[in-house]
Amino acid sequence: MADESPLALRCQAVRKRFGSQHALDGVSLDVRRGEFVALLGPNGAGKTTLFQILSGLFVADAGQVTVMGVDMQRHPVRALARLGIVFQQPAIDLDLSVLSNLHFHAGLHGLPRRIAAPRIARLLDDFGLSARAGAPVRELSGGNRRKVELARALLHEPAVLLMDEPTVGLDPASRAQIVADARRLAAQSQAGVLWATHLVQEVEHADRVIVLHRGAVRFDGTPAALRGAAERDSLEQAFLALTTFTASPTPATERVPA
Ligand SMILES: Nc1ncnc2c1ncn2[C@@H]1O[C@H](COP(=O)(O)OP(=O)(O)OP(=O)(O)O)[C@@H](O)[C@H]1O
Repeated sequence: MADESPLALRCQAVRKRFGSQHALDGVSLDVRRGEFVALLGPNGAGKTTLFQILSGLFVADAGQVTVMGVDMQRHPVRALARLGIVFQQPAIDLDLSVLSNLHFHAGLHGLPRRIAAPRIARLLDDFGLSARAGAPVRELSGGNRRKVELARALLHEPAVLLMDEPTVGLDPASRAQIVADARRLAAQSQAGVLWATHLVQEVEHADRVIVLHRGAVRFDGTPAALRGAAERDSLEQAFLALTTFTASPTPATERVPA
């Protein structure tokens, strides 16, 4: 991944607390266009809170989020227009057909039908779902439902794709398929992807891994650099080494160039 690709998403010194609990304690990260970045953190690390701030659902107590240089807090409509989001909880109408769900979403983004229809046809083809276009989403497998959500998130050709643990509840083969599809389609459209997960096997082929633990970035670099930094042979061991200690509440972030 070229370091010169335009910056798609920038998150600087973002803080968020719930009462006395620091959910995010000064998180900074960048995602470039065409880059597939895994945000890896154990339960409670702050991934969902960060995604809620990145997608404009929560306002941070401090810090700044920009999408293609547009400030999320000052210009939310413009910033959100460049974002595609797949939430952790499925958010799709089960009784509508695949096609109707996608056309409904295109309408929300103000896409005229003459532009939306060929894009939808192409995305359904890309995901191998053309034959199911008329089927109610309820009849689809969990993996295919997630593909519809991913297609929906890509419809308005976002610069950034946020995916919050999108493989929760899927079997290993469907999980691997969704990771591969998201990677391929994001590369095709040059969207920067931020993929939150707590599953180490999903980050193996990421361009970069950001390890979040207790609301702070503990590591930002390639999967190989993560193994090296933690002096462990496997990513799983490296992740555990970075996230199971209980020392200082704000250890220094390890930044390793890609
Ligand atoms: N609305 C809330 N009120 C109070 N505390 C919250 C709230 N949302 C999150 N937290 C706390 O903030 C911390 C970060 O939670 P968050 O859900 O962002 O983590 P996560 O990495 O997404 O975890 P998981 O993988 O379990 O979804 C946790 O300690 C959580 O209990």
